[in-house]
Amino acid sequence: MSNPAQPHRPVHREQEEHVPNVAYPVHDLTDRSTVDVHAVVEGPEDAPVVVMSPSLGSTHAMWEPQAIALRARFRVVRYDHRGHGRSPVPPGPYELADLGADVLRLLDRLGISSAHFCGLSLGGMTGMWLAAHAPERVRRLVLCCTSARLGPPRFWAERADLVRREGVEAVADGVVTRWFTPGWAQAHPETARDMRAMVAATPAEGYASCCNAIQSMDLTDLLPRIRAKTLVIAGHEDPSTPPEHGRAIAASIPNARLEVLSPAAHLANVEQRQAVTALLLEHLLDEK
Ligand SMILES: O=C(O)CC1=CCC(=O)O1
Repeated sequence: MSNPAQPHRPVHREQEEHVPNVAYPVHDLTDRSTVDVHAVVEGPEDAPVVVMSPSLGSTHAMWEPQAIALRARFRVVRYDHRGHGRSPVPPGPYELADLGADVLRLLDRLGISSAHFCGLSLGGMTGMWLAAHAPERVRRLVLCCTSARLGPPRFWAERADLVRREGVEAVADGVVTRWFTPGWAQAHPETARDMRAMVAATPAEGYASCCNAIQSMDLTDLLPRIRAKTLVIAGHEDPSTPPEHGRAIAASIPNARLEVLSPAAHLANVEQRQAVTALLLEHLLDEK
């Protein structure tokens, strides 16, 4: 029976036949107020495109260890989420759909019809949303250290409130503690210090509004719709999105596999830079 509270949206017969029952509304992207996010584009103009999406509190720079290797063979597009780095900071709270619609606007702006998408944590959440809502724009998908539902929502509401009150500085030490295993952070104090500075430099309203996007996010029912061949990477020692989260994602996306790296905490692409780069190259180059 139709729900009078929901606007009517025509459903194509083909969608009805192939899309499993999903209780999640398909967003009308035209009702989203998108922004032009800051992006860095490198690599040969005619090469296949890889879009790289960062974590909460990071800029596009967090993908540098992989971009160095990928840009010889791919057109690499790295960007800053809204509210982060050099991207605009529209007033929040944001929803994950806002972050996904910003990427669609970026692809349109760059004239890219479809691309591989590689995201870590908040970037991975954005990737799952995109691959489910705009499957024709996503070729291969890589989801690093991420989650389809990262509760409890109250936790994210409290972090957002704290950051709005006291600034990102108030959470920066805790965030970086979860990004690296203690041994790695001790052995690489300069990198850990630089990453902390990157977190602390995030605009408070942007950081808090992205916490709100995670607070209201539940992608679990969407995962069976994803058609892109997917590589899920988890850090064995990740306290933020432990391997069970990656395992659940890989079990729900029809064409997905999981790799668990150790030792690695939340920013596995930094701590295990060579392993993550090798996995990305293998997954993206083997496009059959
Ligand atoms: O900051 C954290 O606790 C870890 C995290 C969750 C989403 C994200 O991007 O980072």
